[in-house]
Amino acid sequence: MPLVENESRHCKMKESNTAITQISLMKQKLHAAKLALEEINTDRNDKLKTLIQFITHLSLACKGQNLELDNKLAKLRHHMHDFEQIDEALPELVDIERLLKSQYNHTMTRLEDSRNGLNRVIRQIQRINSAPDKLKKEITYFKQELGKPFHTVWEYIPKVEKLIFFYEEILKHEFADADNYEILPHHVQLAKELAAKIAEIEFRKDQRDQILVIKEVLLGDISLNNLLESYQSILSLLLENIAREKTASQDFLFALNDALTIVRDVVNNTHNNNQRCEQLKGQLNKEINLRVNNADELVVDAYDLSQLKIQLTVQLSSLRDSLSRKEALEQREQTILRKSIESMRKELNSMSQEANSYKEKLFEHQKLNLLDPLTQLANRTALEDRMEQEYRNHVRFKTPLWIAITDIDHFKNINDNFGHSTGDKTLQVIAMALKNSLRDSEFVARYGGEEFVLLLPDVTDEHISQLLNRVREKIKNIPFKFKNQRITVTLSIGAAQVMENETLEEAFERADAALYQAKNNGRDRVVIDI
Ligand SMILES: Nc1nc2c(ncn2[C@@H]2O[C@H](COP(=O)(O)OP(=O)(O)OP(=O)(O)O)[C@@H](O)[C@H]2O)c(=O)[nH]1
Repeated sequence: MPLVENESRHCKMKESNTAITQISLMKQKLHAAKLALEEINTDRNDKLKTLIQFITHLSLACKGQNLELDNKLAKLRHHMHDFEQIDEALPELVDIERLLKSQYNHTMTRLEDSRNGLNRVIRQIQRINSAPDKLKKEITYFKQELGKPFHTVWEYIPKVEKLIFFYEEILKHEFADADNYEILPHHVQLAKELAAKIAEIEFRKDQRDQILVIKEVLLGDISLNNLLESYQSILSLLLENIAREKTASQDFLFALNDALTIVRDVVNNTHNNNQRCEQLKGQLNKEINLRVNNADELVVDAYDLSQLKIQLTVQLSSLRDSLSRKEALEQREQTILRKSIESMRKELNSMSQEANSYKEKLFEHQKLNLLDPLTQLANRTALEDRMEQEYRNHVRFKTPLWIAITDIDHFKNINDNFGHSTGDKTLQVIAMALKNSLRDSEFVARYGGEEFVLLLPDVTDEHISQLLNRVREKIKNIPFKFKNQRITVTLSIGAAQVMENETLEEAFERADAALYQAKNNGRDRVVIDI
């Protein structure tokens, strides 16, 4: 074989070997690339799966908030299953992003609204005064926290839970204290008024201790239950008294009725007896007349004296008989009459005793109705009667008439510092002193609380100031001692004289205005409206 040919063959072989090596290298590279591609695909599929899972969870978490967002997320989930369609999902992703943004804004607005709502509720809860103090503090703290805005729904939910807790606590407290309602200032006022009212009512001796207890309860730390119970007890006592009064008057009327029935029966019997007696007496009278006539005739027609004697004896004996029967009848009649009168007298006596005791009772009642039970001075009703009477005298006899109204100064301080019962005793002492400082023709009444009214007839203009200042000084000089403390109690007095053609009410108003002036000018003084 020629050398050139051989060389060429050798060359070709070398080329072919190189080519084979290159092909094999390429094959290896291709295989490696294929493996790498497969790895990338697996990795991508894994990530896509995770992404789809994420989107699935995200769409579930957002579900129900916004329908459009729900649909879009569902569509996206569907598209994501197919890698080839992922590009198609891009516009949807943009859309979803827009929706998510607007949903965020919407959520924030809603959260703000809800926060305002919670604030409104908490303000209402704060108005519940009966909540325990500890809870009230917690509520105040919670309200401060509500001042900060929410960033997520998760901040909102615990707040709602807390609010529900507050409600639960308040309800628990309310129900636990169902029997112990809160006492308000007007309840305390009502209790005081009730205590003052029962002081004006006269109760029976056996009821007084109970009334004292009720009064103390009413003037102490009252609860609503105590107040209601006191009302109920007072009402029962009053009803009991009314029922008693009713029974007493009924008993009296029944007794009166019985007595009248007996008297009527006696009168009827006496009348019937009288009629019968009258008849009998009439018969006897006739008989007697007949006997006398017979005797007359016998005397006229008599021839034989001895015969006449016999016959006259007979006539006289029957005449005597008739007369004694008549006498017996009259005696019987008189006995019956005496008996009737006696039994009638007894009945009338017992009836008059009954009436007297009833009259006394009535009088007592009348007296009680006109007396102030605490001070034993005349009360307002008695004052009105007396005012009318004095006014009539004043108009008729043209005598001067003064009305003075006096009020104890700062009396509330005595009650507040030394207790209500000390206040009561002070009123009693002052009432007595007022009464003792007046003449019999003058009159003082307790007008109400710590106010007294004086009616002063026949006092001249020159003397009125002297008289009233004497009364004022007298009270001022009473050596009151409370809790070992010397206390001076003073009076303010306003007075007015009833003028010509003036009504009592007008004069009263002027006296009241004068009292007001005395108070305003510093108290412990007399002001006379001239
Ligand atoms: N203890 C007692 N206090 C009474 C009675 N009636 C009224 N009071 C009290 O009298 C007080 C009257 O008080 P105020 O009207 O404020 O007058 P004040 O304290 O006297 O003061 P001035 O009249 O302005 O000087 C009140 O505290 C009443 O509760 C009563 O029968 N007994």
